Amino acid sequence: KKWSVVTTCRTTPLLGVMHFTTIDYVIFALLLVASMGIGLYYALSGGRQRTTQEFLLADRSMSCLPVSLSLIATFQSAVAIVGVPAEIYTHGTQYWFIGCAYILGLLIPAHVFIPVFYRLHLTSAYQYLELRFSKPVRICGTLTFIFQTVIYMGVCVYTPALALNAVTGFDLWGAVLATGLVCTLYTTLGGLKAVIWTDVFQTIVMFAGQLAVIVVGVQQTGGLAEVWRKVWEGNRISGIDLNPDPTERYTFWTLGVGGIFLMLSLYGVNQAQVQRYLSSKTEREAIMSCYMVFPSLQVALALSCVMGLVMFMVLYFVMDMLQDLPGLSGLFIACVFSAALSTISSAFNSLATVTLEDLIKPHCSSMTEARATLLSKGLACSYGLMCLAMAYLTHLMSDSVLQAAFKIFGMVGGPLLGIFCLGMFFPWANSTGALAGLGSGLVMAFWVGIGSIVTRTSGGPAAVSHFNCTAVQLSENITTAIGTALNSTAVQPMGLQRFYSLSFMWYSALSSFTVVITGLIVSFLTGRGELLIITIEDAIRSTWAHHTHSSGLCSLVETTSKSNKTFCNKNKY
Ligand SMILES: O=C(O)CCCC[C@@H]1SC[C@@H]2NC(=O)N[C@@H]21
Ligand code: NA
Repeated sequence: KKWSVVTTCRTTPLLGVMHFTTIDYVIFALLLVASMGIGLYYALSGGRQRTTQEFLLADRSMSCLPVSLSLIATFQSAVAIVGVPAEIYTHGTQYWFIGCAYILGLLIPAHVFIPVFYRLHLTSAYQYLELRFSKPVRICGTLTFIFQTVIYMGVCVYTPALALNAVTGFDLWGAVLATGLVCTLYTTLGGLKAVIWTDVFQTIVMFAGQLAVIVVGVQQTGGLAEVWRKVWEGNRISGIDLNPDPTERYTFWTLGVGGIFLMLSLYGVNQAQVQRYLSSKTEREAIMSCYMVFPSLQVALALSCVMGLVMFMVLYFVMDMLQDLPGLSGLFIACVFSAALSTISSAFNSLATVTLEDLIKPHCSSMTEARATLLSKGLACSYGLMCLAMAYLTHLMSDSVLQAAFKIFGMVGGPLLGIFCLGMFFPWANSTGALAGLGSGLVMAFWVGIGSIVTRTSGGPAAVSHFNCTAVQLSENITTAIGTALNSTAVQPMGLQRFYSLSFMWYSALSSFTVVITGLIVSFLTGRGELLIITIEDAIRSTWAHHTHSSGLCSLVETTSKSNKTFCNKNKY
């Protein structure tokens, strides 16, 4: 049976177009209507989104279950739903080892990052950078985050539309508009409460859709034993790969260790996740929500990987197999769009929060609560429209969507992780060092990232990703033929070429280390006089009245930083 591999197909679907039956459209429409309904409910209930505390932080009243599902939904977009099975198909099950990174990738956020952010009672994560370093560091951090998220949300709104278009012929830009507008509406109307509760609903749809496709897929392939035999014969199960070569795309090291830095940049310091921790009613609830992410994230990973095994190429197989089961393809597409909506809505809301909190409020502190809330709604709406423009940009530069998402996180999220670590773990780092560190981290990340795009290598020749973004119909033998050709021509790159072929899974680690090392060196060179000395107590007393006892925070920061000599005994930080 011919397998067709979709990397990025632009316009015409390749296989016979499987038309959506009406029930499929109904299910897809129900998803959008339900999401809108939740948005309207939170626009008209509670405080009716009249304060920024409610619109941006859900009144800091959330419990750990909805927060944990929302934490997962925020970074489980259509990219993972469609992209991970494609990676499993093209590179085997090595990717599954990223699950090992979830252990430290969630424990460190729970016990290091959450307490610091929560006890400082922040709204934006970047306020921490001003408290620890200076306002310029905060502004640079905010702008870096905005840059990362705007690009990422473009990928997230484009991917599901591309998938739908490739498989059902559904109009690409119609799907982009439908997703973008519905998402902008319910995020602008219902604020963080709506975003979190739609995330909960969409996560359930996401899991249901993946499970349904897998169950039917296994059934149609003749049962689990048959699937296992086919998968084993196709030697799709790759054992643990301990190859230390950093240019190897997926190994236990790039996934299990490099993946930790990726997780820390997302679940530790990314504004979208920090906002969810801050919306929790107590610090303990926030920590619990982080713990509850672990099992669900492992299930999500398992579902994506199993789908990659059972379906090979998810989309075609899905439509091929499900077309005689009306409603299931609609459920699967609803699953893909649930993944997209729950990620994009988090992006809009977190962008509005940091823009208001970090870029606007410091310059007009006299702004009334009503105006601030109205402004944050306007910001959420304008970021929504900007997302449509970014979808078009993604259309122009797409190759493997999962790789694109990981590169964005590595190139931009990595340096952000670096300055937060510089601030929290190195008390002698100063703001000059932080700025120099952030700059060098971004330069390093973009050097390797752009270099890999230009020379088309990052993590070894991808089996089937075609840069000229056409969808290629490959039969099994052609795939292996291309595979061997690539391997034979792929001479071991040397020097700079080898640097460009660094696996994108190492980008987060490389860029965050660059920030810390440069930040420390520049801090030492620029002396310590310039250290912006504020005590945590001052920061909290002057900015926020009610608060847990700062000595508690102080002792925490002491343990975090290990070197307590410059810490609390001088009561300086
Ligand atoms: O799905 C996306 O939009 C981005 C790809 C996944 C991001 C990372 S990978 C490790 C962690 N597990 C997830 O499900 N998401 C994050
Ligand atoms: Na999502």
